[in-house]
Amino acid sequence: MALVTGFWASKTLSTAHELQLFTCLSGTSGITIDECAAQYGMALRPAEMLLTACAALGLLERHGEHYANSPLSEEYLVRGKPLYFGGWIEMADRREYPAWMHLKDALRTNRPLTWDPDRQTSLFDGEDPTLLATFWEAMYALSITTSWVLAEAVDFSSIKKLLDVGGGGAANDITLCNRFPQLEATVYDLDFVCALTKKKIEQAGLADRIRLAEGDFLKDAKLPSGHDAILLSKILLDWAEADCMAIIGKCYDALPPGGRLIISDLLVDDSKDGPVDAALMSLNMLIETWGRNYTTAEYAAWLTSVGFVDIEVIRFDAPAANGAVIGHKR
Ligand SMILES: C[S@@+](CC[C@H](N)C(=O)[O-])C[C@H]1O[C@@H](n2cnc3c(N)ncnc32)[C@H](O)[C@@H]1O
Repeated sequence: MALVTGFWASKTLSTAHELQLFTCLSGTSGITIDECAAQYGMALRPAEMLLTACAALGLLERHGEHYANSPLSEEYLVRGKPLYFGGWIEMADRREYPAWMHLKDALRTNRPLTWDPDRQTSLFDGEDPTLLATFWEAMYALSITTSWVLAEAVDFSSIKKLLDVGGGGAANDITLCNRFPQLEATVYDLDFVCALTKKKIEQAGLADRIRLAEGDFLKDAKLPSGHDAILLSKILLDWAEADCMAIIGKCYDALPPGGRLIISDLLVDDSKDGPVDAALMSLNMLIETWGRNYTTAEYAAWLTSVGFVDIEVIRFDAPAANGAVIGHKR
């Protein structure tokens, strides 16, 4: 039943989020069914059903006649809070959900559904600005929680200069620089992404330690040099194998001897029968990209083929990554 009707829960969450229910309830003692109906212009029947469903899902808690935010909602679903997850909820609901209605087409055509490969070079090419902002917010939301886990699991204490290739909203860099005082980072991303990210870095008060480098890792012959480690967080799943190999090769060339490449992603098991989050993200990559979620064995083979040695695999558990594959340059 949960497999068949999973969308009931996800649509309840995304609709309550779209109504800004959790942001409105933040810091209050809650809302009654009558107040909810009045606030959103609903009849009492749907107001009661919505609040009941949110409470059943652990998104609200009932205290007497009032429904208040649960600790989960208060932490992740209130706009403006540090771990706000709403960007990903919006993207999953507005962009992924409609496309998944046509999953069968993607399976048959082996082509992305959310953009037009005949007109665009990738999902990052020529998107409308609203969708781009949604995508960027979604990546930040997914990565800010994941970055805390990454910072615990992987030892960044000896790294002085990190190049974050496709660094997006700089979520990883903000967390890592806050955690490791010796660290400076460069976010390398497309020009219009860097423009959005500049504000995030300034808001975090880290403009003196996180710089931006505009570039295109497919078109640029070289990546910026002068860094002792490179991070590829949620990057390679977007690309087909030949592009992944080219990106990994450019990372190798940009690193000095002793440098490290850290690939952080939702890794598929080498046995290719799980885990569920990586396997389903991989299908999401079918509708969004030419990529897929790769296995540790695939990454290890690609890293070795360009010259990396002493390949390490570190496992962890986070929304956007379940492990890191690390290669060392001799
Ligand atoms: C899935 S997001 C991951 C963002 C970030 N690394 C993180 O973990 O949150 C992929 C990122 O790759 C960037 N990107 C896509 N194509 C690129 C290209 N050709 N050159 C540089 N960056 C690119 C996107 O703009 C986006 O920020």
